[in-house]
Amino acid sequence: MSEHVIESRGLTKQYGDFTALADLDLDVRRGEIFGFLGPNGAGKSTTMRTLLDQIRATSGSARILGMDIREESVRIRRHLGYLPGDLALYPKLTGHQTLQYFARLRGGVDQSYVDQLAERLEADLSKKVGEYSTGNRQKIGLIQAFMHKPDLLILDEPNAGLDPLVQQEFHSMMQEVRDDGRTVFLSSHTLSEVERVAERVGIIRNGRLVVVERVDELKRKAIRRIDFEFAHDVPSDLFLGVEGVRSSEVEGRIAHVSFEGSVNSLLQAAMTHEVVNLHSKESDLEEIFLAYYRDAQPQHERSDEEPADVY
Ligand SMILES: Nc1ncnc2c1ncn2[C@@H]1O[C@H](COP(=O)(O)OP(=O)(O)OP(=O)(O)O)[C@@H](O)[C@H]1O
Repeated sequence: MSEHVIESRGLTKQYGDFTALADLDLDVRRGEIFGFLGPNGAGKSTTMRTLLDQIRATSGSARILGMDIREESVRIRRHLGYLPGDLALYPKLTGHQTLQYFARLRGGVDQSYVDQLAERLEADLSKKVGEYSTGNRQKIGLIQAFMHKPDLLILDEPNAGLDPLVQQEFHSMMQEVRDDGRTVFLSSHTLSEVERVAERVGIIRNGRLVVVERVDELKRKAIRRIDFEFAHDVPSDLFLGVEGVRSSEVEGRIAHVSFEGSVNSLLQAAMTHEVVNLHSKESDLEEIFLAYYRDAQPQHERSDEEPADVY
């Protein structure tokens, strides 16, 4: 069986002259949690719906669990849990009835697992769905996606409307899926929602995948900041040309330095003077992520030393 659960090549969706998804080459591996990130309108839902053959790709191809998305979409669906971004439910059914309906569609599911999911997400199943809050609707959507223990979960903005405690529980649910050797492909427009659970993320912008990277690698490459306090005034060009330093501001005894990569060269430069104190600021992943939104070029125009992870 292929190591890849989702494999797309040149997948493209056009609406008239508008390209919502351009030439997507994406591989999602079996047993990983993959975060698909991008700002509103970037093409995340279009990608998911195209993969599910709810909308037809204009060109390109894709396989899910080794099956062609067009030829074998019905068979694929049996192995799939999907939370759409705009989940449509019957307003007059209660949460219970709604889940029973989904269970029947799937030819029966383990009811004790459904009860357990509902309890963990603190879902109120007694009221009519039409009276639900956004969060409670989302919980029903999540339970129906997880209930049959599918091989692949495709979740479009699953965190929407969930409070932080419920989000935590939902993250554990995804981790359990992964530990089970199953796969999660989830979208989000904020990195903070997925960085704790996803091993890898892909960032999409204007319909183009601009980077696929391990989350820890993104963190390693992140620009960090160190503030130094020296015993005496130091030269303003102290950090100029030092490996990894992106920028530095020196004023008398105080220096603020932004750098990426290893801290070694930076410390060696600093230690040529007496350091009284230093303060290191954690990498702000959200900042890198926003920089990708703003500046990212399609990956083939970027240079990267680890092509294996990059498309
Ligand atoms: N039926 C359609 N006809 C024309 N354009 C469409 C259609 N559906 C989507 N689009 C456009 O395609 C682009 C991608 O939309 P998509 O819904 O995939 O974005 P998204 O990344 O999921 O964003 P969001 O987070 O806002 O849901 C948007 O510019 C959207 O306006």
